[in-house]
Amino acid sequence: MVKAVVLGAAGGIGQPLALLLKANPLVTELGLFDIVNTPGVAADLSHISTPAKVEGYLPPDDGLKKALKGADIVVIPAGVPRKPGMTRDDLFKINAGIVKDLATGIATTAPKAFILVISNPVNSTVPIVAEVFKKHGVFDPKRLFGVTTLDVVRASTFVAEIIGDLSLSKDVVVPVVGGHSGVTIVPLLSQSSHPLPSSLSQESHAALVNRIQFGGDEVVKAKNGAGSATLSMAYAGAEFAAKVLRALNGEKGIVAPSYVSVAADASGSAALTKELGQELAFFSSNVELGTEGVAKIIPLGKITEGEQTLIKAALPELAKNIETGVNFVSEAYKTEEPRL
Ligand SMILES: NC(=O)C1=CN([C@@H]2O[C@H](COP(=O)(O)OP(=O)(O)OC[C@H]3O[C@@H](n4cnc5c(N)ncnc54)[C@H](O)[C@@H]3O)[C@@H](O)[C@H]2O)C=CC1
Ligand SMILES: O=C([O-])CC(=O)C(=O)O
Repeated sequence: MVKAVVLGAAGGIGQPLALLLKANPLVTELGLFDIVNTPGVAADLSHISTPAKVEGYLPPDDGLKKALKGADIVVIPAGVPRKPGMTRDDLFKINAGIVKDLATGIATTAPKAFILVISNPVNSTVPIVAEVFKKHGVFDPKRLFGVTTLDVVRASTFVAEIIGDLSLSKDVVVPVVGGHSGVTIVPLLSQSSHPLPSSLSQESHAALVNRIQFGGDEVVKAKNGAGSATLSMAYAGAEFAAKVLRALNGEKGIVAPSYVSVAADASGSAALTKELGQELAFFSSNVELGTEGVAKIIPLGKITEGEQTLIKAALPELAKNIETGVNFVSEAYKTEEPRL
């Protein structure tokens, strides 16, 4: 029996993500929470002939707690998306508070659940969840994940496009490390399961890296004020959630990149720190998943000089983003006691 919960379930990502989770046979219960429209979304999904029992909740009458009760996995796509001209960091002002409140609900109601954070800026919202959990004395770094899968999905698609065979895109695996915004997104193209054509010029290689780093902007621009990636994000979020669910179900050797606390695996983090030349509290790297969450943080492995340069550019930005998240929670708790 597995209960999955989506917080922000009526949104552009939340609805298709809830649909894909409803279609996942490993999910037996699906809790949907949002500040609007969840009863309708839940009624609609509940007619689909798959095992999950679906319930929708709104804030009145402890809706958040009811949605979270008994949760094994909680996915968070709640919050505002970008409009053209905005960076992901511009979302912090609104989304930090939303994520903090939802994290408080999880810490008090389902502290053992795996938490998958989609809300931007991921580089900062994941540290926010960690800090809230620490304040409540329930933080387990193995169970907290920033969802960076869309960067991986984009890298697979764009590499397959360059190879000239989109049918390969499902099989192309490119580790994407660092974080989830602009220069912090570092694709390790040299480790692609399908090598790039040797005829690819340096300019085209650089353009590919840039497209993976700024793929989100492409969608924001095309949507022209109507938001950011929702459908590809729902696909990516469901892919990552499916891997977490398979690992929870006992399947071994499942690996996926994710933005995690380095405290999740001491030896993996020591290796990472050595590779990066700097200690960071959170970093996205390939992670092996197990029944308890992060089983192992896998070191970066052999990378090129160009990739080293990209990582160097990512580190200061990441460090700043992490600090912003941590500071937000400590400031908030100066004026409020954790609700235990
Ligand atoms: N990690 C990633 O790769 C990606 C992250 N995102 C981020 O995901 C977030 C959501 O994006 P969209 O679904 O497009 O936005 P949206 O505006 O369509 O949906 C957000 C939903 O969150 C709900 N919400 C707001 N406050 C809430 C609260 N306190 N509790 C529960 N629900 C609440 C809203 O009512 C709305 O239904 C944004 O922050 C966006 O930047 C988007 C794409 C990719
Ligand atoms: O670009 C955005 O704001 C949404 C996002 O994170 C992405 O599409 O990667």
